[in-house]
Amino acid sequence: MTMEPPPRPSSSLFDVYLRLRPSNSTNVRFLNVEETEAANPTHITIKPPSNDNNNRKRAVERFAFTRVFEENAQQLELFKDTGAVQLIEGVLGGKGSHGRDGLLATLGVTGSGKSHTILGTKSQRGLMQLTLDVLFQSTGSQLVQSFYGAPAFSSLAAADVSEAHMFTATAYLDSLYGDNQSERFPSRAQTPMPVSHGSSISSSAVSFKSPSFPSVLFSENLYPILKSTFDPRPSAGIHSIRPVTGTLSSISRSAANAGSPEKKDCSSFITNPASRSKNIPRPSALPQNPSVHDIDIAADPSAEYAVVVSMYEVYNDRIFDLLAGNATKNKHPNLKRRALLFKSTEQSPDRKVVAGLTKIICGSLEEALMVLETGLMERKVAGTGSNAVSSRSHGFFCIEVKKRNPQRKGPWSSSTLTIVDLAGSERARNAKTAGATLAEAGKINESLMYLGQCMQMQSDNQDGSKNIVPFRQCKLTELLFSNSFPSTHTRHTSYHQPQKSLMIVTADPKGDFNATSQILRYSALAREVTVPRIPSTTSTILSSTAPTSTSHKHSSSSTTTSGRSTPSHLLEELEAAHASIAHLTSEIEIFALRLTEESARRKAAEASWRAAESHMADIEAEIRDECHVDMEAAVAAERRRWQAAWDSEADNNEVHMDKKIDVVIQATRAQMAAEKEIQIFEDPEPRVTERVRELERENEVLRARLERAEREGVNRTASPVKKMRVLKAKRWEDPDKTLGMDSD
Ligand SMILES: Nc1ncnc2c1ncn2[C@@H]1O[C@H](COP(=O)(O)OP(=O)(O)OP(=O)(O)O)[C@@H](O)[C@H]1O
Repeated sequence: MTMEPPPRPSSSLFDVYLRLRPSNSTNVRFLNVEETEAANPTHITIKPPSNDNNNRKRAVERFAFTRVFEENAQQLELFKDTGAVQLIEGVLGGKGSHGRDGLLATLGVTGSGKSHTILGTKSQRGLMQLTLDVLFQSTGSQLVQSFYGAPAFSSLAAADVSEAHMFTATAYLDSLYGDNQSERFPSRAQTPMPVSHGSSISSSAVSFKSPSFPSVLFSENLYPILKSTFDPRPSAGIHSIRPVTGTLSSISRSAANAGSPEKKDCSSFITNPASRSKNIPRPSALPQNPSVHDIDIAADPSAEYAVVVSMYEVYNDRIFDLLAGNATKNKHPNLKRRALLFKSTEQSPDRKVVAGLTKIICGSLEEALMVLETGLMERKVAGTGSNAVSSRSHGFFCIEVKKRNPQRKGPWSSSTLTIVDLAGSERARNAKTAGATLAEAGKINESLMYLGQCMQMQSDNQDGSKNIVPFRQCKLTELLFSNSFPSTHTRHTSYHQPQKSLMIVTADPKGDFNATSQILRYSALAREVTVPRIPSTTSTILSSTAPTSTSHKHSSSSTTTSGRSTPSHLLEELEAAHASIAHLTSEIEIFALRLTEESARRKAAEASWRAAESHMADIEAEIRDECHVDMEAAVAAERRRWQAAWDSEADNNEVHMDKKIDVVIQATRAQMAAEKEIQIFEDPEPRVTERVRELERENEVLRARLERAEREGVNRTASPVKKMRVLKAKRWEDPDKTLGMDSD
């Protein structure tokens, strides 16, 4: 054999394994494992199916992997022989040394067995469960406790640099399932926690205290569930937390799966859809095989460990927490999932972290498995035409191993084992996708294409090239590669280079040739191409048009399948042309998907525009009606006001008029009275007349007297004429006086 699996340079980020699945398909097998004298196969060849006209002229391709696992390979074999055990060992860290981050990922076409490998089946555990088992088995008695208010809780929460919402598994599981599953776990002393830990936690955490419910920090999302599940009866205690069965169970994928006849069991254990409407399965109901009792990893005997589990998914290029308790969706249908950021935080300026995740401190394998099941139920899965039980998101399962000296109780060091179940790539024309699912497929294929580019570039760099790996193109590659290429200003004291990652590529030897060959091309450690004889005109065209800049990892060969010798430069150009065509085809597919997606979006936008317009018209009519009603009310009110003013004016006028009339009456009366008085004053006229008569009579008397006196005077010699003049003068000078005198 001319091509050997390359030695593993320390700069390479991945060991790449290929796992073949037993195929159900009736298609012709296009992938064959090369026989080898070595213990394990490392090479495969793929040959385009002869019935595929498009591939009639395609070369036979040969790929090298770290190791190829054939169809009969069992989960445990994979676990032991892929280096997963060494990866766990590295995460735990040796005596007195820090652990180092590790990554284990599965990559493959949809339906090729990625989830099967990571999560297992009803009867066989997957790499995830085996990893957890080994981890808990190895740390055993050195693990911190995880009951309500465990003593290490506050220091662990304080040591977290990712603004996480941290819970102990007992508090978390009881709050979600409320069926006292915590009773199943060692009921260690139920010491209530001191309440002072709040300061060290994210400000969005809420401290929930009750005499019967030990103080625990709850995230904003979980708080409502916890609150609703907590029975406030004084005697209730933690065992009276009401069951919220079905809340979590209905999380789920049900919405995303609508319309799909058969849904994916993203959890290997939840195979009966009906069981999803109940609580997650008890750990005892989960598969126990294969056993890992013979795997012995030496943990640091001088350390105390804590295992913290978190889970998230990358869906449509956004990160969503899988443990945030969105199970409450049914109760709160408007509760939208909030995307999280992958960023550097205040406490973690050197490296990026997914900020704001829910993290669960697990004290036992059972707890960890239940937490895992909870997250898996949340994972968004939708059926597609290609695989009715397909993962439509990239699932990230993170196991943080915290370590510290138990005597000194110093700071916790942390290393994370991340297990990634990547969503399956698929050919757009194969996937009978539509609408949102089509958009998902576009995003998945796009992110996988970027992943392929990054892997290829990284692999090329091992040959001495200095390509910059373009990992910032999408969230998936950012998450996978950011911390593998620490920035130059990273402080070495706080940064530990991650371990070499494990990539398990899964493939169906009778599956989709094009999709599989594309994945193999960018994931294999080495590749070579042998081309069939092609007509000279075509070769001329190809040699004149093939780009020469495309870089590929392969060793050159001048052997064709027909056995003829072909000039090696032509072979290289042909190979470059093939690679370029494959690359362009995948890009065209992505663009076609994007176009369809954009067209669907445009249609949706137009529909929503029309809906908005008609809604606006409705609103306008409503507003008009309201305005009309308001206006009428205002006019009526104004009319009433005006009428009231008018009435009051009229009243005032009346009053005024009455007053005037009164005045007139009074004046008239007064006048009349005055006139009366004048009359009274004039009344005496008869009396005056009478008086005058009296006076005349008196006058007559007096005159008579006078005459008498005169007569008497004459008799006594006095002039009578003179006396008459004196009397007359008196009478006309002062008649009143005269009268008064007289009246007196
Ligand atoms: N090695 C295997 N042995 C037996 N059955 C397998 C194997 N690999 C996969 N299968 C079966 O094939 C089906 C599809 O596998 P799986 O769901 O793991 O695919 P996948 O790659 O995760 O797909 P997707 O990306 O769409 O989620 C499942 O029923 C699974 O049990």
